[in-house]
Amino acid sequence: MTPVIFDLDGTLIDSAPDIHATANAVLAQEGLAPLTLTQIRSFIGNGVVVLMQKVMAAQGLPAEGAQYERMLAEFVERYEAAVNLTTLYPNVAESLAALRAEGRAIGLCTNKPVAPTRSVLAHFGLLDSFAAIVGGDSLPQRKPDPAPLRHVLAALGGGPAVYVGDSEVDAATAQAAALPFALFTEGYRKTPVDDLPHNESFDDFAALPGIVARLS
Ligand SMILES: O=C(O)COP(=O)(O)O
Ligand SMILES: [Mg+2]
Repeated sequence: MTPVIFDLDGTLIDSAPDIHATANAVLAQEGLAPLTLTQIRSFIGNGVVVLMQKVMAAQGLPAEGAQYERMLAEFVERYEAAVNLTTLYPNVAESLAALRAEGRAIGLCTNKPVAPTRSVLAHFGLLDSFAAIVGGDSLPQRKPDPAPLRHVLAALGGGPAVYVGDSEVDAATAQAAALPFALFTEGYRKTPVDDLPHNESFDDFAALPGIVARLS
């Protein structure tokens, strides 16, 4: 059976509220103004370093030097266990269970660092569902470089696979790795669905097993 590889933030989980709260706690500690959830959501997708660079830019501050380094380290430390405001999108657990019941291997390819990735999956009882996990700090390359996706695929045994994600970064990664791409439309993308390269799109995970069957 063809394996399925998932993105995490904005795809399986709505993590923006915890990322927002953590970023604002770091900003408050520095005596800086909070950012809105909409702003922070738009900063998610390229990993924690790019997120903090965008936070600094929104404050008119340089994304280098002692304050930036301190804020990045503080964010990483505080976010590692931040799961309380995060939710699974509807039907995610059921959809993963259905795909596994078909005998499909399931992998995860996220730009989120591995430590908070494992924490949040464990929080939702899903850590054991994934046969391979690559995070934003697992390899020298990050999505949209195809290397992380290829790495997960190789760990799942190679061959064809379906990639499922929510963003511009995921669409570009799937193209670069030449894998079919299923776009979840309710995540953090900034581009209209029609302008993002994808093979199928869906707004409810109940539809995913059927989509995977068509793309496999
Ligand atoms: O942490 C991020 O910026 C993005 O994470 P994702 O790759 O799971 O969407
Ligand atoms: Mg995402």
